[in-house]
Amino acid sequence: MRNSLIIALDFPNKTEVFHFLDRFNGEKLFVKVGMELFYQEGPNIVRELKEEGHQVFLDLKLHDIPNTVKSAMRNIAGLGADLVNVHAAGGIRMMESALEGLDAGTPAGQKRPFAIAVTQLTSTSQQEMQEWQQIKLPLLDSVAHYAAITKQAGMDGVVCSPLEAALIRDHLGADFLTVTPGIRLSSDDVQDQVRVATPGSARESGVSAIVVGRSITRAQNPYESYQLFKTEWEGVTQ
Ligand SMILES: O=c1ccn([C@@H]2O[C@H](COP(=O)(O)O)[C@@H](O)[C@H]2O)c(=O)[nH]1
Repeated sequence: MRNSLIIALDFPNKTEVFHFLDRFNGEKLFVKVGMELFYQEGPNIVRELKEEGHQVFLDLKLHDIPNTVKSAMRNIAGLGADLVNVHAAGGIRMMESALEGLDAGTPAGQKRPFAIAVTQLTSTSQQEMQEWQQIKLPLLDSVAHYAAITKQAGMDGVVCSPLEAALIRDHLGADFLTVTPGIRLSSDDVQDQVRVATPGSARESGVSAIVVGRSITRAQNPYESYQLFKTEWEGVTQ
């Protein structure tokens, strides 16, 4: 889990996913299944990726009443994902229920997936957060608040931007996971992301794992792009 580079498989269907993965010469990866792929292919896509030997982050960002999230997590736990998530904005009771569902649904002898919570989406700016969510705090304080309640609920860590990871580590400890999307090489287009950083800067901030999507999946040569990200993330000097 730690020091992982997670590739976001934001593709419309599994045909495109497996065509993409064919370029990786059989390398076992850490991949992310998000809403686009999951809503097309259903739970079997997680099982298939696991059967191929990949680690899977199932990024469904659950946010509902505690009982519904608990029941959903009970079902999710059986899929074999390594990492799952909810929105911290659902609150402490919802996150505690998510963990209860995961514990109840994890098959005997298996380890329950790591469970993390989204603080503020990396596509959100401070101005948008203040206007649209009516949160009058600085964005950093809002992220710190959501991270604190996530830890209080007993979860394993958060999704945040790399810009907030050092603060969270300082306040909540190095064992608390910081999984960070919003990762771009300095030459990349940021697209709809707002709070971004390079893989090297994420590493220096002590991030636990980075998530990279379009910069790899939409690259002319995805494997080459993956290697570029990996080299910078791992701090390998040429
Ligand atoms: O705050 C968040 C939470 C999740 N994501 C997801 O990560 C990837 C990022 O993809 P890029 O193409 O590298 O921007 C994507 O699947 C998002 O759904 C996020 O970006 N920010």
